[in-house]
Amino acid sequence: MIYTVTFNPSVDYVVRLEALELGGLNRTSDTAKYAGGKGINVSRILSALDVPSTALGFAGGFTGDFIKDTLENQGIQSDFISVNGDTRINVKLKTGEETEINASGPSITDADISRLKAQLSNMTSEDHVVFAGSVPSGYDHLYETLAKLLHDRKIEFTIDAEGTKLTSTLQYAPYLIKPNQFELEGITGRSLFTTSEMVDAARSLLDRGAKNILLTLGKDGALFISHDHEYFIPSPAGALKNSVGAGDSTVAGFISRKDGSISEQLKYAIACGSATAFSDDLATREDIEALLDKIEVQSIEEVK
Ligand SMILES: Nc1ncnc2c1ncn2[C@@H]1O[C@H](COP(=O)(O)OP(=O)(O)OP(=O)(O)O)[C@@H](O)[C@H]1O
Ligand SMILES: O=P(O)(O)OC[C@@]1(O)O[C@H](CO)[C@@H](O)[C@@H]1O
Repeated sequence: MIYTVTFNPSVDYVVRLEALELGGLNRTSDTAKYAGGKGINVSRILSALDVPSTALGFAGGFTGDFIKDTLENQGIQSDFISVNGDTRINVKLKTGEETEINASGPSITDADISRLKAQLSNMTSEDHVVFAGSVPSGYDHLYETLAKLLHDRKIEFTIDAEGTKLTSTLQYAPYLIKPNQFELEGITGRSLFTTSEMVDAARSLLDRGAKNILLTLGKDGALFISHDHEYFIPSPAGALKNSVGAGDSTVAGFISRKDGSISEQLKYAIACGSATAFSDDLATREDIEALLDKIEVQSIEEVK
């Protein structure tokens, strides 16, 4: 079973309006609410591809209930730990450009974490865990602690997180990490201008323990680096409608074909990411399948 862990889920409140007038009364042209948070988005794309997963994490209050009910209605299994505060509401303003306001989310306690650890301890080496997103304040070390727990039990994990939350887990050999260029520059402490510089920076994370690195580059596609393969996968052309969840969709696509060839994994990764970028919400199966044939996995030598 694939488990996704979202420490800090969100109700994503998408607000569309012609233009935002700061300091004035603005009226929307359209609004929508989605069960969000990075791990939950991964579960939603997996479900679109008929790959079962169970969504784990912390949820509380009326917003937490919304997330649980929405996932249940979409046929996605979940087993959230109930916390005291309300799960956050993240505002996604669409005014021609995208502006995001992400809340910090409710506090969690050591008891909540013990319950999550108990869930992870029941998993086996047949399982795969996807950790994604921000961590409630005061628990920055959580990814490292849980990565160690999984590594000790020989359970593979993927992690999509920023800065030291990500780098502290490299020693436990994550199956997949998916930084974007900005995040990779933050980790390596230098600006990356050329493909060679990006490849070298990604290789340094392989040396630190990561098994597979998918460096996503938005409309430009992605670079894939592992000990055995190095590829560039351009994004298909299309009109950007929504970048919220594009990265999560990329992770889901890669994991969804975990038993397939690397080329198939990469095609699904980019098809899922780009299909979400071209949709109002996360991509559907039809959106994803329509892009698969347009994606070409290229040798990095061709683009250096
Ligand atoms: N404008 C675009 N056109 C085509 N594909 C896109 C576009 N933007 C994103 N994508 C697809 O989504 C993937 C992930 O995008 P990106 O590199 O922006 O990830 P990210 O920074 O993690 O995104 P986010 O945090 O917004 O989810 C890209 O590799 C690409 O396949
Ligand atoms: O605040 P975090 O946890 O970093 O990101 C949360 C979030 O922006 O990520 C998802 C898109 O990737 C959204 O569904 C959600 O609102």
